[in-house]
Amino acid sequence: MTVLDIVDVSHAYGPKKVLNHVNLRVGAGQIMALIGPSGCGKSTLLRAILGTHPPTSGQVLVGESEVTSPNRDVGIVYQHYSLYDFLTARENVAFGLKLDQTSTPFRVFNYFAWRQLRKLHLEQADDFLEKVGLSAARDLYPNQMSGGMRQRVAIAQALIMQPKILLLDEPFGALDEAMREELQLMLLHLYAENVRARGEGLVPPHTIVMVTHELNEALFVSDRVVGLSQFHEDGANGATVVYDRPAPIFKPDEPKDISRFVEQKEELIRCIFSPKFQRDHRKFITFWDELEKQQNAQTASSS
Ligand SMILES: Nc1ncnc2c1ncn2[C@@H]1O[C@H](COP(=O)(O)OP(=O)(O)OP(=O)(O)O)[C@@H](O)[C@H]1O
Repeated sequence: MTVLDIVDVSHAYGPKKVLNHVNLRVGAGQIMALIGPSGCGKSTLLRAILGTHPPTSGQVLVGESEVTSPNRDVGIVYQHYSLYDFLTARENVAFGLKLDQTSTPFRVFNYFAWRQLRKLHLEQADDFLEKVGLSAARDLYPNQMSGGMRQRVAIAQALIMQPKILLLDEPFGALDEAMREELQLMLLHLYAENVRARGEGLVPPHTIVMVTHELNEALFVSDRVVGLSQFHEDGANGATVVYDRPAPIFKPDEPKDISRFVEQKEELIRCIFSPKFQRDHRKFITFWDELEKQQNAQTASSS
């Protein structure tokens, strides 16, 4: 099931062309890492998906609808957390539901109904805090939490609104190595939840596109890696997709075995930075073919 369809998207800021005919389809439950040299247009692509900067040409579809402005189908978490300092973790997570489902007059004039709803929102917030491994911190205020914990609350805050797709723009960029690892583990847990849902015949709940500069992180936490680069075969300016392949899948309790992705990391670096490889870039856009092969092999082995 397709959640996001980027169809022939180009974008320019004035005369400066940044994206050049980007095509990308993302399926439900994929955790896709978006990688590319600094300034190549990754954030511009995220903004087009978010709807704050619709593309100059082409279309972005989330579900069946074209994205033309920010809407609740698309959530985003940035590098720097944006929590309310005067609310606890669970109140921060429940805040979006409060704004979405009630108004000030409702809360004043239907006090008892509001209290019931408030209780429900806080219970839902607890469920989402559990998903990001923060049950024990639900009553802490942001200034009582580490940077990694705050970022996990921000992710729970986005997830509770149940967006069709969640964008993470360098979400762990401001964190030290130990905290990054905590958050990487949290993403592996979300992916495991997708796998469980698929196994039960349900639509996997978390579809994520994450921009990161860290190639190890991209390959470790995602199931798909997309590389964007300035590609000039026909003399045009602007970035396009030069790499799109499955990433190795890790389970949360598995050690981070870097040797499993050393080769792929080198391939990715060459594709993104080397014009020689970019000339041949279609060779590395094989995600959907490889996925089909994997699925056929699984079906064959289980029958
Ligand atoms: N609002 C804007 N107006 C004009 N130029 C812009 C604007 N936003 C971005 N740019 C330019 O577009 C290009 C792509 O920027 P973008 O932020 O999308 O790249 P990026 O790949 O996310 O970069 P980084 O990895 O450094 O965050 C850059 O050259 C940038 O200077």
